[in-house]
Order: sequence, then C-alpha cells, then structure tokens
Amino acid sequence: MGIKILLNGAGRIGKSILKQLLVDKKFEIVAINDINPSIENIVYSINYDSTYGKIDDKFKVIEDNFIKNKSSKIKITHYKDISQLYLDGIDILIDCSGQKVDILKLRALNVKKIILTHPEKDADINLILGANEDKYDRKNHKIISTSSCNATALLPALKLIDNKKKIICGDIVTIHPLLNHQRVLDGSFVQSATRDVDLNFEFGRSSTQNIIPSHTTTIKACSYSIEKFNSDLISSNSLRVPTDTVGAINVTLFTKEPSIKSEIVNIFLEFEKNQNYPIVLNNFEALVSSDFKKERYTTIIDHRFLEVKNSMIKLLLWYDNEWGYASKVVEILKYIDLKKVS
Ligand SMILES: NC(=O)c1ccc[n+]([C@@H]2O[C@H](COP(=O)([O-])OP(=O)(O)OC[C@H]3O[C@@H](n4cnc5c(N)ncnc54)[C@H](O)[C@@H]3O)[C@@H](O)[C@H]2O)c1
Repeated sequence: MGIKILLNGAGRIGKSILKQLLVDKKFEIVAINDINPSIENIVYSINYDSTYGKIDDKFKVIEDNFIKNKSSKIKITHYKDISQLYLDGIDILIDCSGQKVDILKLRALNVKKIILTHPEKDADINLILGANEDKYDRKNHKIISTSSCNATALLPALKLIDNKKKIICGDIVTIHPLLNHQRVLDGSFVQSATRDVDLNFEFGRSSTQNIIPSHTTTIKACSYSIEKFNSDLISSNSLRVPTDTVGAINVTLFTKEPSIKSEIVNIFLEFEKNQNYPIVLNNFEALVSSDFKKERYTTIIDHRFLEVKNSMIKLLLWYDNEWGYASKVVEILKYIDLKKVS
C-alpha cells in the first residue's frame, strides 16, 4: 500500500503532481479537494490538457463522489476551508490551491506532513533540492514548503557559484509564462495571496497580447531557504510572456573572486555528473523554450549564453515551471521518507 495523499487544489500544479504520482507505486492519491463544484469538469480537466496532452488511462465519475480509472480510485470533495477536510487515513496533505494558509490551522491538522507548493516564511522549512535539503529535520518538520518554481531553478545555481567564488551582488530577470490568475483579455486588476500580488494593474491586462513587467518574489523565496540570498544581495524583476509553460532566468552575478569561463562551465558539468536528483542539466544545443517542456531537470544551464568577464558571471537558466516544478515536489515527497517518520 502506498503513502496516502490528499491533494488540495487540482489546477496547473495539482494536476501535474497527480499525473506524476499516478505512475509511482510508492504513493496513492486517495482524495482531491477543489472548490470547482463540478466533479465532471474536474475529471475532464485531468483527462484532457492543452499543455501536456490527454492521458491514456482516463478517469470516469462513479458513485458517491468518486472518480476512477484502471489504477486509481479517488474521492472528490469541494471544501473551501482546509480545516474542514476529511483526513482520516491520510498521511500527507499537498496544498496546491494557491490560497493563503493559516499556519496554526495547518499545524492542528491530523496528518504526518503538509506540503505547500508556494514559498511560506512560517513553514517549518522551505525545501529546495540542491540547496538546503540537509536542513530537513525528519522528526520536527511537519509543514514543508516546496518554494516556488523560480527559486527551485535559481537557488542551486547561486549556491554552486557562491561556494566557489562568493557572490557579492547580482541581478535576475525571470521570463515567466502566463498563469491562471492573469486575464485573457484586458480586465480588472489581479490579486494573489500566495504570490504577494496586491492590486496588480498590469496583470489585469491581456496576458496573450503583452509582455508584462512585474516584481517577482523569487529572491524573497530564495531567502526563506538560504537566508544570505536575499534582496540586499540580489535585485530582481520579471517579464510575463504569452507562452503556456517553461520559464527562463537571466542571471548576472558579481563575485569576490574573478573567474574564467571554463571554471564556471566545470562547476555545472561536475554537479550534473554527481547529483542525486534531476537538478542541473547542461545544454549546448540550439534549443527554444518548448524543447524544455516536460523536462524534470529544473536548473538547465544554457551554455550558449554563459559569459564571464573578470568578476561578472552571466547565466541563462531554463525550467518547466509546471511539470518540472511538480517533479521536484514528487522528489521531495520521496526525500522526506515518511517510513522513517513514525
Ligand atoms: N503554475 C506555476 O507555474 C506554479 C509553479 C510553482 C508553484 N505554483 C504555486 O502552486 C499554487 C497553485 O498554482 P496553479 O498555477 O496550479 O493555480 P491554478 O489556479 O491553476 O489552480 C488552483 C486550483 O485550486 C483550486 N482552489 C482555489 N481555492 C481553493 C480552496 N480554497 N480550496 C481548494 N481548492 C481551491 C482552484 O479551483 C484551482 O483548481 C500557487 O500557490 C502557486 O504559487 C505555481
């Protein structure tokens, strides 16, 4: 029997996690909670997806709020308040609802672990593989944030360079696909509690017709995992672009030690050879964003654009912000190794 999981929120990230866990026998998604009141629509949106295609083993609605395919049977509920969820027999609750959570309410829930798919400074740990997994305390950490897609991509690269060359300052620009909280055509402003987006006028503009500049919480999210990588050290902003998935980050770093290009190239080549999880991938080919769709590696260094000038290092990173990030959530589920908890 697999580790039993309840997924709260079956949107872009929830469904990517679901599809990756469906083929992993260690885990069993036994319940999905989503405020979408239509169980038929939930099934439809799992079976068919414009970004990643349709699934072979399709789900059907069966009696009593259950959905089923050849391998799984999942209970569907529609509670808005996370503390109303029926958690009997659930080992892990994964929250992908995009709603701000009350940490005290979460701590009271009767499950072994709670995974939050957004950065959360009050979580027990904001865990990024390749950055701070050694700080995970199996016994005492119950609420685990898996940070953001951008921080998951960026922090392993920052840490690798800092270890060898000591970063003294830098700047990043995230080039990010559109997200469900934006508007298709021009509309009213947008707010998003978990993304620290408050009254954002630009996100109320058409996501398909514009490159939209905005602030990004990437560096703040990095600082929740490793404190020194904060906005005093690194400035940031973001450009939202009209593509469905796969983001890029343009990174400029100034280091205490000057470098030559081959040293920086070698840092990433070495890490790729010795890593325990799919984190760093080195790309030398003439690829574009859609070539990285469904890629599980989340710090993809594009060596065509790696530049070194004395103490300045310039990098271009790629990552699939949905599938790649979800695959890290799945790796983290394995890393926290529930069998050793009880
Ligand atoms: N999309 C990305 O690229 C990405 C990457 C990393 C992390 N995240 C984070 O993952 C979370 C979800 O993002 P998303 O892009 O999947 O959003 P989404 O809007 O596609 O999905 C959110 C889902 O949660 C449901 N929901 C809303 N309120 C709920 C509630 N109170 N209880 C239960 N379900 C509720 C919605 O009906 C929807 O199905 C956010 O916190 C986001 O910051 C997103």
